[in-house]
Amino acid sequence: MRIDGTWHRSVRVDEADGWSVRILDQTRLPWEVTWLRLADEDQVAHAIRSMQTRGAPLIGATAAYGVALAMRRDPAVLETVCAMLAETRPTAINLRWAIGRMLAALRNIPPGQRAAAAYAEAAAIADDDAATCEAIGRNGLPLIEEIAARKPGQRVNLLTHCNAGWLATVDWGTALAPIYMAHDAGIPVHVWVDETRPRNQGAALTAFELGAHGVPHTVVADNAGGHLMQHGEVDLVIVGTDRVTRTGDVANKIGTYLKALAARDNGVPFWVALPHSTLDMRVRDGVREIPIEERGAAEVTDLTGRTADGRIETIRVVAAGSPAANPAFDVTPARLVTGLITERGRIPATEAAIAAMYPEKA
Ligand SMILES: CSC[C@H]1O[C@H](OP(=O)(O)O)[C@H](O)[C@@H]1O
Repeated sequence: MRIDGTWHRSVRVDEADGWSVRILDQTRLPWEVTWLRLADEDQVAHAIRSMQTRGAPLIGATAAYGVALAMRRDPAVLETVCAMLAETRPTAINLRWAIGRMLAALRNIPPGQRAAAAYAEAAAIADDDAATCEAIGRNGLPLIEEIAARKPGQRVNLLTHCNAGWLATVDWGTALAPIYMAHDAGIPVHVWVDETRPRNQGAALTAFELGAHGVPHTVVADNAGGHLMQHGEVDLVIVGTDRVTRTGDVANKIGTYLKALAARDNGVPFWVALPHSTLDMRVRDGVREIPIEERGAAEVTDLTGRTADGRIETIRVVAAGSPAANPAFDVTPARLVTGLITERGRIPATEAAIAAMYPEKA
């Protein structure tokens, strides 16, 4: 996506040396655009754990390049490095999907050929994600066009939660891809951006992305979405996801389930955008089976921001001595999901529709 008019991917091989990996440090956004240079698999693992790089498809692609960095150093460590990277975050299935693809591509070839093959497979994963997300944009666009046709001359109001844009993928994004395409096609869109406590991916990342692309948006507190829906201010909710089960249950950033409940109560369509790499056909009951990442209490008790004189500071916003819990995801049952926007088309969130759309996975 564009930053200051220049098109960027969110992970790439450093063109200067041809082997290290460049990522945006998303913990410094929106205040600083800082590109990090990762030189080994441990730096990749840290970047994923610390959320310097985050977003289900993007952590998969970045982990794939982590395997390539390891193969360049020592092709004998394939199984070990894949196991280590797979454990960096538990909920997004894309991480295991990408590592599984790397293992399949590398385990049966001679160690001396693994580095080149690893970089090729990681690049193929990144290219696949970019193309997949662009297709998701094309398949989600008609949802926005249909609303625009019903309200000529008025803006289409969407709501999204967390960041499922370009910064969560290699390019385009999932939930934001149809919005970018609608904006670029001249459809008047406006996005209510959930701040998305505690990591503020909405306020910091989605707002940054939409602003950089010139898409009108308004940041709101997480708890404002239901009120906006009650007052007819939301025509459509589109969110991303970290894992969708074979029955259509959706794991996504904490708070998504509450938005789905408010959408259902107010008759607002609630769509989930996902690439094929986010499907987990091994799981039927998302609430019971999907592992929910528990992150540190400090993400809830502390807040990082920029002071009036430009310093980036972290302060405590919770009473001293009070403990905090930090489940990072929740699961929205398929019954609350209007439909799934995939690279192959739009489908209802049902087992039959998913199996028909992805027969090779069924
Ligand atoms: C394109 S799906 C992105 C998905 O990943 C995010 O999680 P995190 O920021 O913790 O990596 C969030 O759940 C988004 O919806």
